[in-house]
Amino acid sequence: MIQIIKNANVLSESGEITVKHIIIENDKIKEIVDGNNDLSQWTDQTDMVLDAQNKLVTPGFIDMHVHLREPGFEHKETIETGTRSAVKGGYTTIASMPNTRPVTDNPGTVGLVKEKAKQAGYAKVLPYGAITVGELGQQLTDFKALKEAGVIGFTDDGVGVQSAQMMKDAMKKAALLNMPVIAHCEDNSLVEGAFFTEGEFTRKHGLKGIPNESEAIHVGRDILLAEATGVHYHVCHVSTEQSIRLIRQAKQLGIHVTAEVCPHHLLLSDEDIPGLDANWKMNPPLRSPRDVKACIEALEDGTIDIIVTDHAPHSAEEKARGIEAAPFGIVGFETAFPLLYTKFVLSGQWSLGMLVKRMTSDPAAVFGLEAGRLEPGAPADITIIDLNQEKVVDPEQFATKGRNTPFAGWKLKGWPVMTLVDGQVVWSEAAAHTTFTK
Ligand SMILES: NC(=O)N[C@@H](CC(=O)O)C(=O)O
Ligand SMILES: [Zn+2]
Ligand SMILES: [Zn+2]
Repeated sequence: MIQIIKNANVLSESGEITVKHIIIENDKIKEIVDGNNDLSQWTDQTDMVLDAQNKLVTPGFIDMHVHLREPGFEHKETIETGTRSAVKGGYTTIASMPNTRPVTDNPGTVGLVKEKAKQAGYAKVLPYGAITVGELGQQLTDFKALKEAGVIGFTDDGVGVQSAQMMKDAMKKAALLNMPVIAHCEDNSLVEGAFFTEGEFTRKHGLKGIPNESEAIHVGRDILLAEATGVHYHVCHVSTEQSIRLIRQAKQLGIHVTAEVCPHHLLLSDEDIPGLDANWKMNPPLRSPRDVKACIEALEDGTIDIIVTDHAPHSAEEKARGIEAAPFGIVGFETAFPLLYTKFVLSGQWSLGMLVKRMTSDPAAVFGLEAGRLEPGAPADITIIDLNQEKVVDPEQFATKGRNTPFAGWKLKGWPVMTLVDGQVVWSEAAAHTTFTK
């Protein structure tokens, strides 16, 4: 089956926009030809021609840090609703965290996640396996069995591995299997009883604060352990200037460390928190404007490699339990690109090319994935974006079950309008914006 996306605005390697026709055969990109080329050689064998005139066409976005909640927390999200939310946000490959119930610490649960994702038929799901059984920090999981079941790395996301010895053993084992260790960096002894960053906001409300060192201490410890073991060490949701300083130095020393940052840590600080509203409660917390600046600079200079959402849906009822009892986390798929495009690209601070790279080819390179590029032979995982479309963030319109976002009411440009996975249209906005012709 041949499909064509014609008149696509495609970013070149150097970040310029050029007009191309993308020829898709079955699930792969067959050819990308210049926009002034005649398509008649293709049109008689074509099943679908999609006119993407004036739309940006990118490789499908890749999100290496997401929570799909199934099995165990289906009231927050299911694999079906989570992956549908992902493709609506332009994501075609997502890596799911193991803090499900049961925890994804065994081959059976890995198999279930993969099977459900396949049945849903939206985004491709790459599961992570837990480092410790039940994410309890007591006993390592069977890394070899988890690898054979299809996990792409090991992490106890949701909680930091408190014991340095446990982390070192995990890294040794992962290195032998040539697998990465992905770390939620948090020293519990520095955090207990706090849920916002230590600073103006916590002082004003008379609350205990989460200090920056609670994150950076783990980053520093783990960099030393990564150096000692030779493992690929990836730092989750970096949020502090101290962590960034350590990562920058480690990279200069040639230690195999990579890092990710979330849109909210690039766009919001503790000064923006309107009050004791649980839609502003996430882990790591929103930090100071100084930390936000450090995160932005680190993403720009490559100290932080990639953008992830840490999509963390919770039910409205859970988030309404009061600031102390409400769980940490906010949803992310459906707002990530428009937020970053509007705030960083339209403002002139970033090139469009850099933003797209940090959401596509860079995550693919960090994790060695066959994805993230528009080129012949690549899977036809494609996102079509209307950069001019302007909409207000309305959580009631989300495909995710989660409504927990601090970005409700933000007016943004740059909304994905169609997403293809393996050559199939898995999500499309109202036909008004895109035309199918035969
Ligand atoms: N980020 C969050 O605030 N919450 C995540 C856990 C995590 O990513 O550490 C969750 O699972 O809800
Ligand atoms: Zn985490
Ligand atoms: Zn997470």
